[in-house]
Amino acid sequence: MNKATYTEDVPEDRFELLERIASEDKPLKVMLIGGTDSGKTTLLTFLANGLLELGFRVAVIDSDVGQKGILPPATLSLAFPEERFKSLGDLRGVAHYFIGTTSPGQYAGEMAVGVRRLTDIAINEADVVLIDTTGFVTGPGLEMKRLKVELIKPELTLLLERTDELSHLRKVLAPYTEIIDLSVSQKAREHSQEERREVRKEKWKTYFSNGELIEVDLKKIAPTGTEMFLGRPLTSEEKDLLAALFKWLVIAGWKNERYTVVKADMESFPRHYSKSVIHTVDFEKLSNLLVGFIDGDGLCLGVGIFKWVNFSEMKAQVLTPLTPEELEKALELRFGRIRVIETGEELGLLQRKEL
Ligand SMILES: Nc1ncnc2c1ncn2[C@@H]1O[C@H](COP(=O)(O)OP(=O)(O)OP(=O)(O)O)[C@@H](O)[C@H]1O
Repeated sequence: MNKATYTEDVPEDRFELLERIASEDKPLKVMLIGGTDSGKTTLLTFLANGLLELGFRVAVIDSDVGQKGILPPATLSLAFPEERFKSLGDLRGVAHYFIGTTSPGQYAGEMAVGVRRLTDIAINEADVVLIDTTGFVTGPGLEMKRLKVELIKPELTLLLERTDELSHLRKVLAPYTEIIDLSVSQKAREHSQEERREVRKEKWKTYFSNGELIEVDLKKIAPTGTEMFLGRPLTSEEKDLLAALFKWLVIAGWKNERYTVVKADMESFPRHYSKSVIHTVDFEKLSNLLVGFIDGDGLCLGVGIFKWVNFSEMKAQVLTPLTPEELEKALELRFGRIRVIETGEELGLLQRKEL
């Protein structure tokens, strides 16, 4: 299931836009920005197909991490479509950058770096690089758009606006790019949170349909994106003391800048301790957590679902569709912040600071 599909039933100015893009000097970077359901992906699909038809080499960067078309979800992906396609879901990504959540508000750095990394790859191969973005355009979303545009410097930025909700963003972006204002198509349809979740559910399910449970040796594939595993392991005296003081089942712990303790609460009562001294991770939140397999170049080979961990042996069980050959290239297992099961149900998001 994909929300946006190819259509030529688009406002007249989209045909003029296609001509304009075709006539510009190449290579050309074009970023699409607009609120949710403003028609960014539909426009991108229209432009990509039109440019392919005209004989241009096209790259598509899908950074709409909340509603990804190209698999896997919760990453940024680069694809080079070679023939006409109906929706982004038909494209196979050739490079990915791990974000680890579908709600990237706390990941402005990763989002900007990821889009830049993929753009650097794309620009060597394509005449036109089309960059789709999230519909997150207000508050921290506005800053995220600025960072992306500042770092990528797209020659053209297409701003899809219903009324004048993007006037502040337009001012903020203007120094870095030429902005083309476009109205939202009358045909654009808003989707409820429930419909969006359903689309994502199908995507997760498809991605994990060939998933297998594998054992990951965390001594060889470094766990990252978390304070867990950093510093020296706690002694049994330290664990016993923490267990007695806070009525925790202490599953694992390390001493680095502060104590990081993986625990389960044995009793429910308010506990008072300084977060700058003790950082706690709830053991139950680790199960079904999304993780990314990262290669030596910082790119994401694919994602997996963290199912179980044996801290003393440094072994984890992860469900992933990656093949043994692909897994051989993994140097890092990066922790994400969404819990999801292979049938596609999302169990919840974690705050960045929770791990
Ligand atoms: N020109 C059009 N003709 C028919 N349907 C359209 C057109 N433009 C957009 N739509 C429909 O409107 C909905 C939203 O469009 P689309 O998914 O392209 O928006 P988006 O801005 O990429 O969304 P988001 O980033 O919030 O996921 C889709 O169901 C899409 O099919």
